[in-house]
Amino acid sequence: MRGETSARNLKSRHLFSSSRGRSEPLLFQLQPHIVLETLWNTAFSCFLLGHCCLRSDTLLLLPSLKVVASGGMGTDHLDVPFINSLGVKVANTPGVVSDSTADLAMGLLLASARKILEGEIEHSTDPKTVHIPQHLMGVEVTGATLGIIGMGDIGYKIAQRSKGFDMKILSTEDEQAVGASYCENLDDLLRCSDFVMIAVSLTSETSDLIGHRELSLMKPTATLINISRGQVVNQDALVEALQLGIIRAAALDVTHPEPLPRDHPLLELPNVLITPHIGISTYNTARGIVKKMVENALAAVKGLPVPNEVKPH
Ligand SMILES: O=C(O)C(=O)CO
Repeated sequence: MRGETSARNLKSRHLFSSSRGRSEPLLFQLQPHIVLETLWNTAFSCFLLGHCCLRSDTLLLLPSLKVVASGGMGTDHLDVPFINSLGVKVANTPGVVSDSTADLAMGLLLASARKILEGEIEHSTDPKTVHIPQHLMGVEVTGATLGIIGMGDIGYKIAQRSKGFDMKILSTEDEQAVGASYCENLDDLLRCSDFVMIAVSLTSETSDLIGHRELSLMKPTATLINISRGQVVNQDALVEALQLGIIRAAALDVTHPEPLPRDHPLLELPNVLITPHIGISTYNTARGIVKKMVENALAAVKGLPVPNEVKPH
C-alpha cells in the first residue's frame, strides 16, 4: 500500500520544508550516532532523525517504517500529514528543550540590549581608553517591558527568567500564572513592548506574522528577538525596519534559510545579532532529546502509544 502511494508521490516530493535549508544525507547528521545507528541496525522498523532533512524517497527504502522520531520541539520541517498517510507516526521531544532555548533567548536579549558582542570585538581588535563609550551605550533591561508572542512551555520559561530582571511581561494569552499582564491583541503588545520575543511554533497562521505593519507599530527603541523560526518574521520587512531605524535592533537565533546566504542584507547591518540556531545546543538538552527520541521510537516499534506523537495541525 505504501509502495503505491509512494511511487506516485515521492519522486518530486520532499518530506521536509527546509527550515534549516540543509540537504546532506540524513544519516550523517545524526547525533549521537552510536545509539541511533544501533537502533537502525537492530530494529530497522523505526527511523530517527535530528533536526534535519528527510527526503520522501528515503521512505521507499523503509517499507516497515513505524515512526519518524524528530529531535526538538518544532516539526515544521516535516510533512506530518503525508508521513501519517503512509501509516508512519511522527514524534517530537517537547519539554526537554525549553530551558536551554529560554536561556538562549535571555542571552540574545541581554547581548543585544547591552552591545556585548560589539564590546568584545572592539576590546579584542581596537581597544579604547574611554570609559562609558557612547557608541557602546545600550538600553536598560531591568524594569523594561517584554512582550512574549507564544506562551507555550518556552515562552513561559522566558517569562519566569524575565521576572528576575523585574521586567513587565505582556502576553496575548491569559497567563496569570507567570505574572504576565494580558494584552487584548498583538498590536497592543507590539506598541507597548521594549523587547518583543517570538516564541511561537511555525504554522500557516504564524508564518509572516511579523511584517511591515507589525514592525511599524513597535517603538523605535524596541528590540525584536526571535528564537522560534525564521519564517515567522518577514525578513525583507525586518531589513527595512532595521535600516530605517523603525526599531532599534534585532537578535535572531533563527533565519530563513539557515544559514543566510553570505550576501544577505541582514548580515550587513550593525544592529542585528544572529546566532546559528543554537537554542537547544547544550549537552544536557542533547541527552534529554536523544532519550525522548529513543523512548518514542521504541514505543512505536513495540506497538505501544508513542509518548510524544505529533498530530497534524
Ligand atoms: O526545539 C526546536 O525545534 C528548536 O528549534 C529549538 O531551537
